[in-house]
Amino acid sequence: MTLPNFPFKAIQDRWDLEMPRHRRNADISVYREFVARYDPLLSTTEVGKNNAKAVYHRKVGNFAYLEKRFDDALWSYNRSICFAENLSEHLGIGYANRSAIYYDELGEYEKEQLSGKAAAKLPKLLAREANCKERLAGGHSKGTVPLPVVDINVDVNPKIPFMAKGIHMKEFGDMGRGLVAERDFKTGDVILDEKSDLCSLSFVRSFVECAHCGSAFLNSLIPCSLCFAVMYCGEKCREEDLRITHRFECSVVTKLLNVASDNMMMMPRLFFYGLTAFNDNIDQMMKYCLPNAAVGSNPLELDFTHPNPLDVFKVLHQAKPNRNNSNLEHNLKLSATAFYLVFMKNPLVQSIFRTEAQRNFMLRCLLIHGRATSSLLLGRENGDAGFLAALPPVASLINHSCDPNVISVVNSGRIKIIVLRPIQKGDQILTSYAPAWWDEHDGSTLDFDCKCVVCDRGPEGAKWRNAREQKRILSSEATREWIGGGETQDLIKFQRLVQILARDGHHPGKLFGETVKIYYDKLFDEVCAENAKRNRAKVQQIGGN
Ligand SMILES: C[S@@+](CC[C@H](N)C(=O)[O-])C[C@H]1O[C@@H](n2cnc3c(N)ncnc32)[C@H](O)[C@@H]1O
Repeated sequence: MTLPNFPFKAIQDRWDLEMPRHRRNADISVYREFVARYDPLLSTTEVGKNNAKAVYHRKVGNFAYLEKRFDDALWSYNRSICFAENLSEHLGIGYANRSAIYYDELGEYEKEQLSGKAAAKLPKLLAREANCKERLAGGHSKGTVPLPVVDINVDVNPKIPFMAKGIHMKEFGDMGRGLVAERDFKTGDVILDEKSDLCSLSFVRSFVECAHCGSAFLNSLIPCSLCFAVMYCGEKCREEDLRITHRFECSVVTKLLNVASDNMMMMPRLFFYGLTAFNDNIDQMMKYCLPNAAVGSNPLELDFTHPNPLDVFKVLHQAKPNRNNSNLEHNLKLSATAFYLVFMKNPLVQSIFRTEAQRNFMLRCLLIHGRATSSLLLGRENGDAGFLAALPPVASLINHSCDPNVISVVNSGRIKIIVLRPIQKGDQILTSYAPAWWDEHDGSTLDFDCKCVVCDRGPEGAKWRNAREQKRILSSEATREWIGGGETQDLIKFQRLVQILARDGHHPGKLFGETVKIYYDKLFDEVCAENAKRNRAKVQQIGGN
């Protein structure tokens, strides 16, 4: 289902064929000259709304529907809705087919209402909408009230209302900036619940989540009215995204899909987020950005009770990634150049970046933002399911450890941080970006050299491994019996178990690892369920009145 990134891949291959290895150290202007020679590869003709394509995707959806593959059917109906020309009957039919799945098959009455409202009020849909209201009134909703069990449950910082009081930022040598606890926290404490201003989706996920806020809407989305590639959870997100970043993307979206490899789209998204925050005043943006790039910043100094996009942009722009990965740097230079050349085909971008100095600035700033976003973004690749990346200024300060003391759940554009094992005053708050030690992980999936205690080859690491060997090992049967076979639905029970195990010295032993694995999965499901209810409530607000 992914759109292949052939042109970008072809440019990467040509670089490898034509350029000697040491040219990877060249300035980005050399990259610009090189990639510009292959400009025809970047100049794919834009694909617009097209009813024939809408019909094709609807048929694919109908086929999946008959086979009861409802998620696949919804995905294809959404592609059909995106391709359908404005005000055409195909738009209405796409919504009608989608709403049938919600009403007849999934019992998602709030979501049917939004589809019904967005459709061209076909008589069939009017009747279905009335039935939905009746079903909702009769108590058939799947739920719109988030579960309180994973809500923030400690005192909050008055200036950062989504973060616990008693957390500060500190420099941690090789790891760079990180968060440190200034008080004790216990297992199950929810210490951060941050919504990201900036999200970026892979093409596959564009028909599942809102391109602006990242909400997972189980496909209850409305399309961009101009292009075929993005959808939104409602009019507000559609307008905001167009105002902030999508106005730069919309007319070159086909070309962008051809060059946006992995989660690189966050690079231009941050750049244009900044340009909008500077009211498109390129001279002011240049004056600020050039001397302040990667000088270091502390997002905890911002007042998030009145968040200001310009301040948010500045702390992200100033972030100082501390990585030394030459392969990544090479790909960032190629990506920044390809993005630059594609965006320069957009008349709006041309009208803002008129002089050579301004265009040069854009190219270099894209690279700066590529370095920052590739280090800071949360929510990594998820195989065939694509990915949603978020850039929350506070949560992205949390460093990695293969022996984490918190769990991060990134879902629906929100990041929750929940304490996994007791944290004491002075401890660094550490999450795991990759599978942790209990998954027999060797750190190889990380794109930096991990400096955590598990990966440490010196005395600290040896002490940690020794402690692990010393723990009492229980047979799997005994473990399963102890934790109730892993079938219990009680999240609180797992929190208590994990806390007791850590307190009684079972961490980092096998029993602790096995319990934590189940706790982690359970917690993840609970947070997703909570977000689904929140999203359903939002749909009800938009579509049900
Ligand atoms: C999400 S950011 C965390 C904040 C970052 N330390 C900063 O100063 O902006 C992730 C980056 O932090 C660094 N980092 C995080 N955990 C690390 C670890 N265990 N060992 C080495 N570097 C780490 C890496 O450079 C990584 O790309």
